[in-house]
Amino acid sequence: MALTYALEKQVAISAVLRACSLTSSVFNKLVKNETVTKNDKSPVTVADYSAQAVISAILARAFPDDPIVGEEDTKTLRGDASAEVQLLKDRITSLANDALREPLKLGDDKAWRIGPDTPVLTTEELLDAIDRGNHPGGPSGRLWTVDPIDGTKGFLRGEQYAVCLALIVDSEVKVGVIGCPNLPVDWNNPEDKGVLFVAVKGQGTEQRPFSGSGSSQLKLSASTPRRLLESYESGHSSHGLSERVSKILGITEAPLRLDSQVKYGALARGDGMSYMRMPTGVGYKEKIWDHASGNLLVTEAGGIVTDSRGEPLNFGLGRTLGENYGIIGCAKEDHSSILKAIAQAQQESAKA
Ligand SMILES: Nc1ncnc2c1ncn2[C@@H]1O[C@H](COP(=O)(O)OS(=O)(=O)O)[C@@H](OP(=O)(O)O)[C@H]1O
Ligand SMILES: [Mg+2]
Ligand SMILES: [Mg+2]
Ligand SMILES: [Mg+2]
Repeated sequence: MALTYALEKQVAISAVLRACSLTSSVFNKLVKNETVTKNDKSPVTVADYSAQAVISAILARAFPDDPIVGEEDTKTLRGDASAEVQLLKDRITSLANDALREPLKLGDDKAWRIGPDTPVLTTEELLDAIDRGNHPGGPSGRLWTVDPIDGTKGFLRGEQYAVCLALIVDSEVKVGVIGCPNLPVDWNNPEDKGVLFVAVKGQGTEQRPFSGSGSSQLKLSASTPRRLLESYESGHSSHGLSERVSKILGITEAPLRLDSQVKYGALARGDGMSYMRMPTGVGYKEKIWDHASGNLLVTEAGGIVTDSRGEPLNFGLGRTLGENYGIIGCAKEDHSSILKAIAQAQQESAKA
């Protein structure tokens, strides 16, 4: 009998919603010295750290034996005794405890003892929770992958970002949840923001507005707006190559540029025809937490996600997707024409 992953789905939804509530509340109060630059020069904020602590603490209560592959770790925080970093740690402690103890409107998390009666966690316990995300990943068994804020640059700009959590079992994504606090439910009504996307293997993909209790099943179709969905940051995906691809495919509409895995949700609900991510240089390996949830959202909505050569994404190689080169998501009917257009665009740009 196929597993339904009902408890995993419920826990993941509750963890993502608590983390979203935290990140939204932080945004308005974020001050400059609450952002740290990591060794790879990318930013991380108190919100990223606290959200990963919250998700990890919830997973530890519900599934204590499951490993976690998370984006953040506490090297920078533990290795610096300055007063500034102490303030950061204090803020992470109060934010995470507030989020864990907050009465939650959606989801029922009494079963894993999270809510107003949760004992207050110490700074050390929360830093340890963040570091439970240090697992190396791999091909067999259960593991969760978490990106507490995907699109940190979008978060800092007040634009799109996503809280992403996925369960992977034997290299296959089984549950994917993405919370998008700044995404309008409908682009025509930009004030109604906040969307949760949920997918379970074999059970489809749903969209739930933060503002209501309704949910809608998503079905990807080839007749969506003929525009590409791509990274906002030109350093993360080649805007030049996707422009060539658009020309080859006869797409006249400008691409919709959105930070984070919001793009996968947008594709699943028909805001564009293809998620397109083409490398901007050599050497960068895509991370599993940047694609696991989104991959399932799109495939369970009836679409397909592969690399730019048509190979499936491999979530069993560790913390990265290994040799996968570029990422394409779209309706199945569009897949081969998009891959051909990419190959042609690559040839053209090699000659140029
Ligand atoms: N060089 C390079 N190439 C490709 N991808 C990279 C690169 N550098 C970073 N990243 C990852 O991009 C994640 C942000 O997602 P997107 O690129 O889809 O969104 S956007 O760039 O913010 O528009 C971002 O996720 P977060 O760090 O969680 O924000 C990174 O993991
Ligand atoms: Mg990051
Ligand atoms: Mg990310
Ligand atoms: Mg992140």
